[in-house]
Amino acid sequence: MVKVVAAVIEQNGKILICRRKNKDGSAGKWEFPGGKQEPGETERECLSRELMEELCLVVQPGDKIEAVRHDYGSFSVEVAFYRAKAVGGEMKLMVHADAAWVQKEALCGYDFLEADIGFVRWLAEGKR
Ligand SMILES: Nc1nc2c([nH]c(=O)n2[C@H]2C[C@H](O)[C@@H](COP(=O)(O)OP(=O)(O)OP(=O)(O)O)O2)c(=O)[nH]1
Ligand SMILES: [Mg+2]
Repeated sequence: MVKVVAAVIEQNGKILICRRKNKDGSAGKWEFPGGKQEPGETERECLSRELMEELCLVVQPGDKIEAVRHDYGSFSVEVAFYRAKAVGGEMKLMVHADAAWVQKEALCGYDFLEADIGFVRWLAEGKR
């Protein structure tokens, strides 16, 4: 089970999502920025490190919203979604093909990684 932490950053009613580069099985899919938890690291530490590495953003991790598990066949993941606040840095795409600030209701129009689909629907419905 690969443990992953991802950020839900909301600003002015919009949520930050990122599109993966065209490689491997997840080619071009949208996701929430974040990545794999390293040994000895808390989920929040992982979130802060990943957001700096991937987007050059300083974030303040907030509440854990939900953790979802998904089986991709050759591996399975547990993605922990955390609210986070961008408190510094200037966003720069270090690993993604694209990024977008999207209104909750419009999230479902983006092609997300499979593990995220249920969560995105939930967010879009404004239940959280
Ligand atoms: N970052 C992120 N990964 C997700 C999400 N949903 C989902 O299934 N994943 C999967 C895709 C990958 O198989 C795995 C972690 O992805 P990652 O590519 O971000 O990991 P990483 O940043 O540590 O990158 P790397 O060092 O492994 O290249 O979790 C999501 O919303 N955000
Ligand atoms: Mg990542």
